[in-house]
Amino acid sequence: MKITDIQLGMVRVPLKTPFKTALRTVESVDDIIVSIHTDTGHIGYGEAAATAVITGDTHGAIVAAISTVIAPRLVGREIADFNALTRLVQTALERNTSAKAAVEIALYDLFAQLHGAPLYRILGGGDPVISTDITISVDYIDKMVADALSAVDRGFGALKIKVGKDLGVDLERIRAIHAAVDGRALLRLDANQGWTPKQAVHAMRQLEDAGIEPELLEQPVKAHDLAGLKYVTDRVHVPVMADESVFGPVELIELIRMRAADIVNIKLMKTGGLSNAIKLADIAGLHGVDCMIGCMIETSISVAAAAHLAVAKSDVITKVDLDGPSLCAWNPVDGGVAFDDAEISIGDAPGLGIVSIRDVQPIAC
Ligand SMILES: C[C@H](N)C(=O)N[C@@H](CCC(=O)O)C(=O)O
Ligand SMILES: [Mg+2]
Repeated sequence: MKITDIQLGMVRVPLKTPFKTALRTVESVDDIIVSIHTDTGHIGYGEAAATAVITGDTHGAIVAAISTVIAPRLVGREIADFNALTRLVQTALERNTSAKAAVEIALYDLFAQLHGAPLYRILGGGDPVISTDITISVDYIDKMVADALSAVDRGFGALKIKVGKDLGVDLERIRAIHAAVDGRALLRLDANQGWTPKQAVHAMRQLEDAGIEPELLEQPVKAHDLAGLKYVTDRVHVPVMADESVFGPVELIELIRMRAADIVNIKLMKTGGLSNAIKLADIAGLHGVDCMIGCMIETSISVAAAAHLAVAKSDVITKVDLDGPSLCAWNPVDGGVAFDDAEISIGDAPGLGIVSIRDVQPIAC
């Protein structure tokens, strides 16, 4: 199975409701789709999200990185020579993690197709059904409470509540949702870097005093402030999770050395794809650090790859935040992983199981 061509396109899917965090508001998924074509007729699919405020990646940069730097290294090569291919992707250029992720996802799709098995089995196997949380965007309190109640009614057992704006209002948001769901869901808090270390400690103590025990607090402080993250971790009972602070193995090793957080959020758009994500899970597992698998605003193409990884690494990846497809108004994929609200289930089709993707606008390279 030899790579003959790499094509790019753009998929646009509106979200059911605007996605709002301390960093940004977004109303649709606008992602770059990669399709890798082979001489056997097999096609591997990948997706890159341009989350400039987190990864620094833009649509233009993703297209340029893939078409001018990564693709020329891959065309003509054998999928069977897999480790060499992922090395070529990772060493092609610095950073550009979303572009690397999209290409690696498509390569893993093809490698699993070559072996006639779903990707999670190639990665080691596992129980192909997992549960995800869902994001409650930061908004007016009444809207957040209504969104939280609707999510619980749809069967979500964990809510990822976005905060990180005005601290006083954030506390009111959490108290109101806690009271409304009345123990029917775990509460995960994600401040997306919006608080100072002292504000984060103050907030968690206020919640403790009110008898509210969130399952975790994600990225309370600035991405590069590992000392600040450690300050919070050392002072609160709630487990602290690093998200924007950890992209790849180098940051994770430093985080573990400093004991700056209790949990780490692995996302393919930060790691540059599956090969580094596997390394992160293995390093974390070795040190007894649990992981969440997360996503950006992505459809069921790249989130499918994350789900396959979560299944294969379920000993270390104990928390799942793969709600991207549930946030979308419709699913552009035929075949693939089934995202049914909280339940994610993977079938027996080889690779990612994607048959086709609808409404992809070709990008001329
Ligand atoms: C979508 C997912 N639940 C999530 O919250 N992901 C990110 C933010 C992604 C984005 O801004 O596109 C996170 O901070 O965990
Ligand atoms: Mg986060």
